Formats: sequence, C-alpha cells, structure tokens
Amino acid sequence: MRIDVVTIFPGYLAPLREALLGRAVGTGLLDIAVHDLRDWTHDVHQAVDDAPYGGGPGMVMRPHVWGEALDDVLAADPRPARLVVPTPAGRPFTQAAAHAYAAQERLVFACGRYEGIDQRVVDHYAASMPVDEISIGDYVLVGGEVAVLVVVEAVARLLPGVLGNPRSAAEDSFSDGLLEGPAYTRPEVWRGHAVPEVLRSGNHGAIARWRRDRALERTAERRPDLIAALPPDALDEADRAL
Ligand SMILES: N#Cc1c(-c2ccc3ccn(Cc4ccncc4)c3c2)n[nH]c1N
Repeated sequence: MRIDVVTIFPGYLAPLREALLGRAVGTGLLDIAVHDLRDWTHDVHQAVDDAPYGGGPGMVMRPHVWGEALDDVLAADPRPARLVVPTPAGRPFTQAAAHAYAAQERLVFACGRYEGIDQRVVDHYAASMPVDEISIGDYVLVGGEVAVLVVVEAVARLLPGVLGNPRSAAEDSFSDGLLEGPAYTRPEVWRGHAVPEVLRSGNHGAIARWRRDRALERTAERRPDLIAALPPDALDEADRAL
C-alpha cells in the first residue's frame, strides 16, 4: 500500500517512521510519502489560507494551492487512490473503515489547518475519485495531522505481515462488535491483586466463557450502543444468561 500525506507541518508525521510503522516501511509493506503543501505556493509569503467568504472567525485554506498539490501527488503513482480528508464534520472513522482502507492500494490524506479546506477541493476530486471526509472523534483538534497518524496506524496494523501475531488484529476490540475484556500477565499476585483463578486453570472452555462474559459486561457498561448494534444472532443463550 502507498500512503501520501499533504500537510503544512510535515514534521507532525515523523512518528510514521517509528516502531511498527517504521518497520512496515522498511520492509516494503508500506510506502509512505509526506509532502509539504507550501511547496506548491508561488508567493513570497507561501500563503495557503485566506479570510472566509461570508465572514466568521479564522481562516480557510485556499483551493488553488490544494488543487496543484493534489494533482501532482495523485499523478505521481498510477494506482487507484482514495482521498481521505480529516475534519470535525466528517463521518466517524471506525474499525470497519480501517478494514476497508486496508484493502485500498493507495490512500492520499489531505491535512487541513485553520478552519479547514475550501469545500470545493473535496467537491472537485469527488467527481473523479472516492473521497471520504472522516472524523476520529467528537472533540476538536487544531488540524488533520493527528487524525492521519491515528488512521494510518489503525490501517497499517491490519496489513498482512505488519503485526507479529496476526491473531491480535483478529481478536481486537470491535472485531466481534464488543470491547476487549481485561488482560493479565505475571506475577500471579501484584500488590495484593491476584490474577482471576480461571485464567490459571488451564480449562480453555472456562477461560473462553470467562473472557466473553467480561467483554459483554464491559461493553454493556461502557458502550451500550455497541450492544444495541449487534446483529440479532450475535448473542447466544449463555451470553443472554449473563
Ligand atoms: N478528524 C478529525 C478531527 C478534527 C480536525 C481535522 C482536521 C482539521 C483541519 C482544521 N481543523 C481545525 C478545526 C476545523 C474546523 N473547526 C474547528 C477546528 C481540523 C480539525 N477535529 N476533531 C476531529 N475529530
């Protein structure tokens, strides 16, 4: 998979070169290119923003710089791409979206700043390619770069060969519609807190049942919306007895 990121703060994307993602790039599983939007400005001030039509606070990112940048970035690789634009007004980015993005040959991220990017940029490219305006959560950030870090990590870990243990991704929170339950490791007792005995029993059936029960309890307590969204056949008789 190839990932391109266009931003006025390339340094914000440095973490993409670290750890798991850095290894994925090093082994050729992932090809990441970060581009400075100001490279496509032509004025001495390298201006990328202007006052909003209709008035209002803040500034809006000008369409012509974005158009020149995205035209060049998209033309640099023949693979079909999806343009992803983080915005507070976007559709929620979910684990299902991460799986869909992991199947893409190429993702191009447009990182806005200020009050966002002139809407005509999204409208223009949506006429010729898939474009998603996404949000990583119901809170307000200062720009799109942090959202890109979140999305790229969530997507990259799903790519074959990136995670050491592929079962990890298969058994994620949300993979079965539920939150993961609690996890434990040595020592058996830590500051008077003992590991639940069933996990040390060697009884794999009982362990699976206990883990499912804890996941159901945690999800019902913290994310009842996920329980309500489960398909009718998702809960078996033992689940319902909980
Ligand atoms: N994904 C995502 C986001 C963002 C986000 C993303 C891109 C940009 C570009 C500019 N801003 C700042 C801004 C713009 C408009 N209104 C308020 C603030 C951004 C915020 N905030 N919160 C999220 N969950």
